[in-house]
Amino acid sequence: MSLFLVNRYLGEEEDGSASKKSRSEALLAKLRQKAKEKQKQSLTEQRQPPPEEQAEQQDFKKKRKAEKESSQTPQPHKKRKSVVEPSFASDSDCKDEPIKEKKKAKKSANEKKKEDQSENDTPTQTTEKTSPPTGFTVLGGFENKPVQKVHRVLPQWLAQPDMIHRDIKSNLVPFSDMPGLSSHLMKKLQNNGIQHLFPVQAEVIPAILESTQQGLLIGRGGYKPRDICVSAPTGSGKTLAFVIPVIQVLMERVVCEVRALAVLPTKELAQQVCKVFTSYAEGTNLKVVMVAGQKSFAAEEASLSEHRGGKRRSLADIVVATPGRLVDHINKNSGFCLEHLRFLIIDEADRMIDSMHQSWLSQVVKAVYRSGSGPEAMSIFRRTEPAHVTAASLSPPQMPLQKLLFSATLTQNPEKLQQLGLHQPRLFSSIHSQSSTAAPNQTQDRFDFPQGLTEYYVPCTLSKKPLLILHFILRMKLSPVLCFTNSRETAHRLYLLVQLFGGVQAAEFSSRLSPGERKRTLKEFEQGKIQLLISTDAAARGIDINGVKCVVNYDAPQYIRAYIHRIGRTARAGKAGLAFTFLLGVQEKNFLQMVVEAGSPGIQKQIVKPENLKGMEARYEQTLQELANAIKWITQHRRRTCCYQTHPVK
Ligand SMILES: Nc1ncnc2c1ncn2[C@@H]1O[C@H](COP(=O)(O)OP(=O)(O)OP(=O)(O)O)[C@@H](O)[C@H]1O
Repeated sequence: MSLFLVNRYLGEEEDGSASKKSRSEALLAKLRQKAKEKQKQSLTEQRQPPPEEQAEQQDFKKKRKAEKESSQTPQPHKKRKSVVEPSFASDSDCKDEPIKEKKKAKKSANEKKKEDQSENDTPTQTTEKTSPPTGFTVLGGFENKPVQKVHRVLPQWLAQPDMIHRDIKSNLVPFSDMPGLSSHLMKKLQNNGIQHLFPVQAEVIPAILESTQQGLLIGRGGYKPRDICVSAPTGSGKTLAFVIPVIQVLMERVVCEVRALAVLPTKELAQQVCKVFTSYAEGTNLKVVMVAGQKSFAAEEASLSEHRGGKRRSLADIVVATPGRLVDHINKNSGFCLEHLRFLIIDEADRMIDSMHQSWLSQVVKAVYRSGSGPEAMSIFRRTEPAHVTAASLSPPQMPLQKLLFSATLTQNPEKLQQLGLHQPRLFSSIHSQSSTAAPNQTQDRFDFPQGLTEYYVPCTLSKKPLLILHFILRMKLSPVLCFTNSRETAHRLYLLVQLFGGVQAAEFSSRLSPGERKRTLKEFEQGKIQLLISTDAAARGIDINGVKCVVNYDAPQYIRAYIHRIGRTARAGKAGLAFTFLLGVQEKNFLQMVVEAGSPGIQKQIVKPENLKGMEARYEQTLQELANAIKWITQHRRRTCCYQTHPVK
């Protein structure tokens, strides 16, 4: 047993003679005593908080007491504060901070609060404004900071365009300053009455020619040429800015293939641009074809290509098209090939972006790169859609597709422009106020107005509008007038009224007319046979009619782009022109604000006195009566023909 005896230190023995048993008993008693003492101590600790907490509790009691006293006078926010503070005082975030300092901060904050309250009459405001510096992080408390406006930041190419002079007359450029133009083209220009180039032409033509200096296959330095966007006022000569360089580049071609495609929103515009291309291509081998639905599909098919000896042969170098008809040819005409396309011209580009839902552009791009997806993919003539530039992608070089965009109201919205898939675009613009950050109060795009244009608005009532237009032509001798209405019904009614009134050669222009009738009407208007052409927005864009002295907005346009294009039918090619807008009282404020924000140099008020209209009023009243009878007769007549058609006599 002694082997297993463990000797322990048992403390100092009081009695060395005490037996083993009594020793162990004494030890046990001692231990019990110690345990009791510890128990007691822990109990007292539980009941009594440590000195720091005691102090804090005292402070809290004092505060409650003070609150009770002050609760006799109502202080709404104080109660909220007192609830919030203790609950965050236990926040673990603030454990590191010495408690004494915290107390000091609390104390000084309370003192400050009291001072503030005594200074301010409105306690609610004071408690909200001066949040006491407690050092605690108050979760969920948001300061009332002023909201900062988000400024539109434009990409650099849009913010810093190549500038085009606004004033046409004082910035004419002689042909001799334009290297790279063939003698054929110069002669053609002179024959067409063009002695100098307009500023937009002087800037854009060299840029397009430069991109083809190394040939059609590669751009400057061997890279794909940059796409070009042009934003210049109405009537500034944008059409020749793309027609001349395209003819110049393609005139030396050997094989006939479609190398340039111009897309325009309407038949009339396609016709107009086709006419210019045809005029300048005359005397070269180049063939210009229009596909805008003026002819039957089969006739257009025959003009685009032919099959000889089992082989397809293109009959067009330059195609001018409207998007709908273009897509039809891409999908249904096997002889229509765009695999050699070098230039894609998008005129009235902002309008064409709006019609992008027709997916005409993606169909064109697919047709251009068709050869890269078929069995010819390995051929050196393959064309694959450009991706990243690598050494492999540059060899062998393949024909790039360069996009050329033109508009008087080109959008600056990068999101919209992105839909066009532009490659390193370069912008030519005449708008001086562009900056990388638009003005903070700028809510809409700003545009350039033609230099020779004078804008007026005429306050009027609805019933006086027809009299005013008659006054403009018969008394003020302002013909030829191009007058715009917001609907084809208004255009038709006004046309009937003017016809019945008499003394004015009038015509209407809207979708009520067939394409043939529209073409004839425009021709007669240009020839001066029509004094007043009443039109919907069908003639608002791009139409170039020589000698329009005056544009009248019979109905105020709803959108600024419509206004700019309408008034742009006058004051073209640096000439002078007048634009009048009839405004009802309710329209005045919003319309004038829209025009000023768009960058108009100034729109003046033109009042037509009622006594000036007096002389025409009796005849006008009579005409209104006649018009009512005429409309009644037309409706009855239509109903009768309708009955006859639906119930034919047996
Ligand atoms: N260098 C020039 N010298 C004289 N006349 C010119 C010159 N360039 C163009 N013109 C004439 O100016 C008129 C307007 O040109 P164009 O139709 O190209 O304008 P635009 O900028 O396309 O206008 P819009 O934006 O309204 O379509 C046309 O009649 C055209 O013949």
